[in-house]
Amino acid sequence: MSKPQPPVNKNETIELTFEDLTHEGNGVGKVNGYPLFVPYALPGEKAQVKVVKVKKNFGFGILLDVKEASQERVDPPCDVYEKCGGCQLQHMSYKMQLDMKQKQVKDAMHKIGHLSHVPVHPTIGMEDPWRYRNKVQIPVGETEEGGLKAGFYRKRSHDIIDMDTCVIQDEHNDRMVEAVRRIAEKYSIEPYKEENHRGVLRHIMVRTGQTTGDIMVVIITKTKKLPHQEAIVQEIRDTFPNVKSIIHNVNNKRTNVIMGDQTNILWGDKYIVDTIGDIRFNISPKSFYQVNPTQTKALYDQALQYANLKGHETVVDAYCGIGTISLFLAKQAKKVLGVEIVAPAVDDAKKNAKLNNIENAEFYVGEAESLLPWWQSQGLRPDVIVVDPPRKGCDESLLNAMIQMQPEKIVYVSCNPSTLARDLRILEDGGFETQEVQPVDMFPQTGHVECVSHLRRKNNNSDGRLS
Ligand SMILES: C[S@@+](CC[C@H](N)C(=O)[O-])C[C@H]1O[C@@H](n2cnc3c(N)ncnc32)[C@H](O)[C@@H]1O
Repeated sequence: MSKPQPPVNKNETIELTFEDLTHEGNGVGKVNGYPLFVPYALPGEKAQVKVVKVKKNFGFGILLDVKEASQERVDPPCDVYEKCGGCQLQHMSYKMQLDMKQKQVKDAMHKIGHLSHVPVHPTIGMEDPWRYRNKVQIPVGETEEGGLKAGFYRKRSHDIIDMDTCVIQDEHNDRMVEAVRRIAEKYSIEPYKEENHRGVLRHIMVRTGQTTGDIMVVIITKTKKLPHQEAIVQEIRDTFPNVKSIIHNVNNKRTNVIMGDQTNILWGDKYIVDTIGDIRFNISPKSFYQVNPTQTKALYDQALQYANLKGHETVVDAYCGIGTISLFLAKQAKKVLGVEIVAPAVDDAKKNAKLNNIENAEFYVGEAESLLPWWQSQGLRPDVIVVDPPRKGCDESLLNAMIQMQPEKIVYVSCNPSTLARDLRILEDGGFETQEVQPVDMFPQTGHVECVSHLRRKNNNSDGRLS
């Protein structure tokens, strides 16, 4: 029997009514049951669509003209929204973004974790979901007139879009990038060219301490020397009297990794300071630090509430970075053991503990999936385990060690609902019960969502102790 042909052809223009959204925020419309995914279309809308890709079971289209708009459609404030790959949801009301993220988490719990009974709360959003990012890394290229341009890459390419502002960035970052671009142009600093690995200036990175106003700028070049270094530093200082740290980083490799191994402090401190709640953090150029500190506070408050510490507990914080969650936990626990794979981040975590006079937090360099099984074999039985892994989730050996350690509670922080649901299923099968999941909007205007979940060991008495 011959296979049924898709009911649309490539390059055909059709009228489509949209019923749903994908997790990335693309509209979904169906032609005789055949789904077409169309960026920037919203459920309830009717629109003219050009079919651009036809696969066996689904296709893709581009939105040509919205005939009947959804009430949730809003004008994106960014001039380059549809060219740049950074944001996906600026055309959607913020309320709809938050609902979409909650649904994304519920769907993952249901379809991947088979945990339909677990309450997934409404997403915690921001009062003002713009200009929240404290860090920007912008590539530099050449304009047609031979000047310098600085902007994000066009979607699915390495073409740089010349842009004046990014509406999700802290304004200081925007202004600093523009100032460094202008100063570098004045001193005829050549932009780096990926095609032939020639030139000088590759990226400009800016980080701002949102609560302190500290600014760090990192100028990343292919060359060992930054030409006109002294004059450039002086001009940056004159333009931004509150700059705290001016850094030069050398990256002479053919790579997509932004920073290289050699970092020179040109002027000022080697780190900036920011605070989350009442904890201060020293942040050096390469440290991982959450990009949305306002929502990080909301996320950590929720994690702390789920941990419900009384002061006698031993807590393990796996994937601890520079100790951000660990130091929050340490204030309310007997002892916290942090594990992190990146050695400089562990150095920062130790320094951050000292900076905050916290003496009951210890930090270890290593793979969480190796160190926790080792601790388990040595008899460590923490009361609470917190995990905050990268997108791929936890390794199975780590999950097994957690199950065998039998903590009363597990607090699982995740930036990927699919791997979260997969891992919760394994922990449920190992004797834990997921109590609730709280999505937090760390990245407004984008399709990403962060979650914090609360698990308890199943065979607890009402006082929380093992029977
Ligand atoms: C999502 S971040 C969380 C960091 C920290 N909890 C925070 O909130 O700032 C994940 C961290 O896991 C670290 N990491 C990645 N793989 C790891 C592994 N196998 N073992 C331990 N840490 C790892 C990364 O370097 C990164 O710092």
